[in-house]
Amino acid sequence: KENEFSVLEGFYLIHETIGRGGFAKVKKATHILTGERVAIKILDKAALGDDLPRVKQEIETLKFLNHPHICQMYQTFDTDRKIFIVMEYCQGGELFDYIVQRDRLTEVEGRRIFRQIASAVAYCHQKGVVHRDLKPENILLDSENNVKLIDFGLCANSTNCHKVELETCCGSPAYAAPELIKGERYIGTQADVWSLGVLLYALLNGFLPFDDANLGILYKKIQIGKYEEPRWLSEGSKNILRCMLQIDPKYRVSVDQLLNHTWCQEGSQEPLPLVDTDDSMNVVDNDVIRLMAANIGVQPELLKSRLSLVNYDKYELATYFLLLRRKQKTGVQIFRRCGINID
Ligand SMILES: O=C(Nc1ccc2c(c1)CCNCC2)c1ccc(-c2cn[nH]c2)cc1OCc1ccccc1
Repeated sequence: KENEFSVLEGFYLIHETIGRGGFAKVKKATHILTGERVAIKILDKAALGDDLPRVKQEIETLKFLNHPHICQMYQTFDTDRKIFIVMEYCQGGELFDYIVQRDRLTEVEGRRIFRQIASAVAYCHQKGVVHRDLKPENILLDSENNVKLIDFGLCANSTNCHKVELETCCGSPAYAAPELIKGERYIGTQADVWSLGVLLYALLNGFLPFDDANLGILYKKIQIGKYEEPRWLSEGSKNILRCMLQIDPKYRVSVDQLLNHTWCQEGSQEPLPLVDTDDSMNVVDNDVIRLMAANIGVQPELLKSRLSLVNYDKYELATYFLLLRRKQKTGVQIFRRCGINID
C-alpha cells in the first residue's frame, strides 16, 4: 500500500489532523522550504463519490480568487486515490466557535468581522462568483482573528452572475433566502446578500433571526421575514439588517452598497483591501522573485515566466505565495535576514 503522503515527501511535513469536514480531512503541515505553516485538505476520491464535481468546482474557483479574506489555496495535486489541497493556515478556527465563546460580539467587533466578510463577498461577486453557502461554519479566522472565507464547493461561477438565474436550491436552510427556498429561479448575488444579513444578525445577537427545529415552520418564518430586534441593537445595525433581510430581492441592497452603508463606515476602520484587478493573479512581487531566484540560482525573469503559468501544481508557486504573505505581514526587511542579498 503506497503511503498516501509519499507525494508530499521533501515538500511538506505532515502534522496532526486538525479537522474533519464532510468528506475531507484537514491536517496541519509545514511547507519545508519556507518553514511556514499550512493546512492540507485531503480528500479520498472513492469516498467522494458524486461529490467529486464539487471539489473540482472549488479548486477551479480558488485558482482565480486571490484576496486577504479568502482562504488562499497554495498548491493542489492528486494521486490515484487522494486529492490534496494546500491551503492558508487559519489557526483561529471557525467564526461559529468564536461567537459561541462570547455569546455575541460587540457592535465594534461585529462590524470589523462583517466588513471583512463583505469585502471578500464583494470581491467574489466582482469576479462572477457567488458563494451560496455563507454561514459562520464557512468562515475561519487567522491568528489575528482576521476573516478567511472557505468552502466554495457550492459556488456558482458565471461572467454575468448579477443577472444569470440559478435554480439549484443549496446551502443551509437557516441562511437561505426566501426566493431560494421557494424553489423559484433566483439571482445568486442577491441570495448571498440575504445570507450576509443572517450572518450579521448571528454575529450581533448570538442566535439566528429565523430558527425552528421543524424545517417547514423554518421555511414559513423565512418567507414571512419577521424577526426579533433585541434591545441591544443600535439603530444603525437594525437599519443595515433591514436592508439585507428584505424578502423581496428587488429591494435588497447589493454587497457594494453594503460596504458604503453608514453603519459599515462608522468608527475607526482599517482600510478594506481594494478589489484587486487581474494583475494580482500574475506573479509580480519582485522582492519575492529576486529572493527565490537568488535562492535557487536562476535568473528572476526565468523564474517569473515559470510561475506566471498560475496553475497551482508547482511547489514554487506555493513558495511564492507563502513568501509574499510573510512579506505582507512583516515587511521586506525579513528577507534581508535570510542572508541573501537581493539588491
Ligand atoms: O488551518 C486550519 N484550521 C486550523 C488550524 C489550526 C488550529 C485550528 C484550526 C483550530 C483548532 N485548534 C488548533 C489550531 C484550516 C485551514 C483551511 C481549512 C479549509 C479551507 N478550505 N476548506 C477547509 C480548514 C481548516 O481547519 C478546519 C478546522 C479545523 C478545526 C476547527 C475549525 C476548522
